[in-house]
Amino acid sequence: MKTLSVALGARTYSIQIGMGLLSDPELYRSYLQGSQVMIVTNETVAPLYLDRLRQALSDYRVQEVILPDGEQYKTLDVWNRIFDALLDARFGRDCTLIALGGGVVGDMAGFAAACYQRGVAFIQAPTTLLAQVDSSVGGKTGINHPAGKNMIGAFYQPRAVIADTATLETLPQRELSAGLAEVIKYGFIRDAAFLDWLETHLSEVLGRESDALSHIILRSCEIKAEIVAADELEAGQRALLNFGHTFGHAIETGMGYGQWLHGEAVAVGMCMAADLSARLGWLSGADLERVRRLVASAGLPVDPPPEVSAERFLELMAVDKKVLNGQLRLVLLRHLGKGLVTGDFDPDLLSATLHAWDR
Ligand SMILES: NC(=O)c1ccc[n+]([C@@H]2O[C@H](COP(=O)([O-])OP(=O)(O)OC[C@H]3O[C@@H](n4cnc5c(N)ncnc54)[C@H](O)[C@@H]3O)[C@@H](O)[C@H]2O)c1
Ligand SMILES: O=C(O)C(=O)C[C@@H](O)[C@H](O)[C@H](O)COP(=O)(O)O
Ligand SMILES: [Zn+2]
Repeated sequence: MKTLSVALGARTYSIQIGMGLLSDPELYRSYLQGSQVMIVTNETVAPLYLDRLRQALSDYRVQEVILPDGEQYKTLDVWNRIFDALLDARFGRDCTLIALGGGVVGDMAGFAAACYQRGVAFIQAPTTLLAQVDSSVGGKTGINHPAGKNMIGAFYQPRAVIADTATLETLPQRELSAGLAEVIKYGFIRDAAFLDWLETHLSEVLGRESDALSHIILRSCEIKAEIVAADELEAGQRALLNFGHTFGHAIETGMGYGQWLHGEAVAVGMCMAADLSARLGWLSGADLERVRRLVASAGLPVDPPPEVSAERFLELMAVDKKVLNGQLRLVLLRHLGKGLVTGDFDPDLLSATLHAWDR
């Protein structure tokens, strides 16, 4: 087992990464508050892993709420079912919520934990690659609105992240690739050596070799933990973690949630942001090609869907959370391995990027 820490003063918490952690009763004891535990999961993950977690928690009064599966259910109505379950069970302020699943379950459960009786304890037990490398860490929680991704939410940190890498064995290949988009993101914004490593070892990762998977989970969590510790509420550098997301969120919303996976939309978003970085003279043609090659080799799309026009992109991007004083800000690449957040670019260049794909 590997342990990392997200350093946030009194709210510092650990990320535990290893095979079989879900079934280890000792692991939960130090993080659980009171005797009441509500497991939030979904209809796909429950038959695979709910019993395992329930057994590890046999000393506690455990209830579960099983949500429908999919990004299209990350809504206010479905989120409310978590409160119905908590109130039906008469759970009090001393209960703990455990999110068992991918990023959708984690974001919704975390937001419910932030709001139930004004805040109860919360543990992340991520079961997708994307959740283990990104969404379970850092305390962004929330739900979607038809007008925009993650528009309603809160920053609310978990007490612990328990990432059982054995759960990745049942993950569909398309979901593994989606998780890789966020892994590659860390290389682009922060760590050129990690990019080199990914290019060399991608086949081991795609083949789910355990050393390769452990390495990418660990390195991704190290980078995310460092950024979150420095800027928990995204006043500055945390926005780098949004690389590819302004374009990507526009694709998810524009196509209707659930059509494109989050990681797929981010993958294309990173290619579009790289395209604009090249137009600004920051990336060479060869760099741009390298970005597209790595993304494609990870089994991810590199081109936006023709259904979302350039004009629609602009409309959707205008509600991005990084907009400041009405001005769009984007995460771009100064070079490979160094991201920057800027609103200082010629709008015609953005328009050129959006029109570069023939549709
Ligand atoms: N809070 C954050 O910082 C943050 C970061 C990145 C993404 N997100 C959010 O996370 C969501 C995407 O997360 P995701 O990619 O995990 O998607 P997801 O939660 O929809 O999970 C992907 C699919 O895998 C299934 N699944 C989960 N674990 C499994 C397992 N072990 N075996 C088999 N199937 C399994 C799920 O039921 C689902 O069908 C988006 O809503 C995105 O906005 C949040
Ligand atoms: O943790 C962060 O900060 C991120 O931006 C991580 C992203 O991968 C994630 O998709 C996040 O939910 C996007 O945040 P948002 O604030 O743009 O909704
Ligand atoms: Zn993301």
